[in-house]
Amino acid sequence: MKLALIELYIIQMPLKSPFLTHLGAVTDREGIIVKITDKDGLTGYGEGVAFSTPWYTEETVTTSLHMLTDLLIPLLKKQPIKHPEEAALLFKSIRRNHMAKSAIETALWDLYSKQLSSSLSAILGGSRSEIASGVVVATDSTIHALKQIEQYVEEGYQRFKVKINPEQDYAFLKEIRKTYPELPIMADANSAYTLKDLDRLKALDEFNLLMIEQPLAHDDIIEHAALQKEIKTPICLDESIASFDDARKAIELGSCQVINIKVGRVGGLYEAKQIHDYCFARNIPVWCGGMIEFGISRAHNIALASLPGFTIPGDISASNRFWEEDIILPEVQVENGFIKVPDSPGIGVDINEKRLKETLLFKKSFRF
Ligand SMILES: O=C(O)CCC(=O)C1=CC=C[C@@H](O)[C@@H]1C(=O)O
Ligand SMILES: [Mg+2]
Repeated sequence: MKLALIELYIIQMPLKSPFLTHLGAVTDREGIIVKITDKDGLTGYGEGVAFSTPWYTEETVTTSLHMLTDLLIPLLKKQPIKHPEEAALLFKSIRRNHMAKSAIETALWDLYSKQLSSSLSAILGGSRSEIASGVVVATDSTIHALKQIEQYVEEGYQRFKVKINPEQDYAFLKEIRKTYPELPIMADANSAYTLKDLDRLKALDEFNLLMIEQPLAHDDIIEHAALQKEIKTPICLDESIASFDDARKAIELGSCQVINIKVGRVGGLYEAKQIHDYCFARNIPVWCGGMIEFGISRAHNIALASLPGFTIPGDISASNRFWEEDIILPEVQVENGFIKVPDSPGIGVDINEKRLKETLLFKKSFRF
């Protein structure tokens, strides 16, 4: 792919309002933007979606920076590649660190698509010109949740995900269902329960949820399979699926009926597409998860979600769900509940240089 330069930018931006789960609050988002320039001056962008601390998965911004600087970029320098898939396979010689790998692998996909003057969606095999948009409500009170849902319904979102935990589940969902008996709602527990909570979880069946996401431990597929036999609500796995093999095993075991594919969590677009293809062949619905991310990652998610197996609206919301001003131009917009899939080369958005500068904490460059 004739790489000439890789630049890493660490940026930080406040959220418009805190994102609250039982695991803590996110008020500011740090992230890594990867820019790769080839010998002809074409550029590709990727985003590292690890958080500042390891509350969601084990990676952080600091561990990602270390992996990129000391291992992944040196590996790419040593081994020239012709296709982003080669980078994904090359990176398998390093264990896990999926978000760091994805940051650079996604930038290569953007660059590769631009080298071919094709949209990333088309390169991946996307078949949609627009994707249905869903949104996450992450707050600690029923009143705030109802207010947010009201606003998001007005804005046209098509699927609503609420965060639950043993302190905020049955009564919380009952109130929401009282106001919105038919709304497409799902619940995400981020591992707040154990099998001891079986009765609590069974009770949630009455709310006709689209699914319950990651009720049990972040690294479990065995107990989720046991739970799925006991509850009617389909289980969707998020944290437990870190690779194609994890997805395959979870499906074989009956641990879930739906998979949330997050590009960063599984190590990049190559692995994400493998999971999609496997599920699509078996009629298992997938949707694209979010990571409270900036526009670069959102744009990659939009391209991925244009694949035919993404039949459920994911956590791809508008830039203004979280940000006063995003780092891309044009920003991601939701119109009548849909987001347009760009047909211009690569991810189809430009970097907002002014915003990148305003939010920049640190920059590092690597010449090839
Ligand atoms: O990006 C979004 O729109 C929200 C994403 C979201 O819900 C999550 C992001 C990161 C960690 C989690 O709490 C949560 C999830 O588990 O899916
Ligand atoms: Mg989740």
